[in-house]
Amino acid sequence: MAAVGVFALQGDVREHLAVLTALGAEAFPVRRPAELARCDGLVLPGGESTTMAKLARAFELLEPLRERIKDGMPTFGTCAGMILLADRIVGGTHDQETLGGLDVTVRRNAFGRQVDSFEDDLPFVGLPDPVHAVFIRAPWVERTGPDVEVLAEAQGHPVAVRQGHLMATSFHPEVDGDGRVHRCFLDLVG
Ligand SMILES: NC(=O)CC[C@H](N)C(=O)O
Repeated sequence: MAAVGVFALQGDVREHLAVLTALGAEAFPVRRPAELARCDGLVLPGGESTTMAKLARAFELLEPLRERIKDGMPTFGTCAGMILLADRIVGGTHDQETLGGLDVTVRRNAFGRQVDSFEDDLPFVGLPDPVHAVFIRAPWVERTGPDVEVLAEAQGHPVAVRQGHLMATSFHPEVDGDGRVHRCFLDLVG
């Protein structure tokens, strides 16, 4: 059984734990380096990305997370988690720290105020039927490096991507009860 941690210093941790557990993973919250060390894979949930980065630093998780991601630990970032995985951020504060690893530029709060939150059914590479995607003050991917595969788009912008062992979505696949996107991630964990 794959041991899959959910970064749990901030964000919608419980929803991810529930989906992962329903899919048969051993899912647990990660707040300390010892818990991170047990992970075969990790989910970075939605929340507030600047707060998450600051807490990760305060709890001495920032460098260990960077190391594990660089060493190839399968990692799935949703919404704020996508921002944390991005190598470059626009639309944030200029000194915002990320974990990095994913060769993309991500724009924070990209869909603008009027449509801070919306839902859409999106075709998703590798899945036969569209995914119901819930966007909450969501980022989009503005630029992708050569090794990044776009898995889904909304309003003409990439909102789900994969690069080797890393996967990220702008939307929240943990809130609509459909486990297929998490299943794609668990396939990366193996
Ligand atoms: N639902 C979310 O995770 C929102 C992300 C948030 N807007 C940020 O920039 O961190």
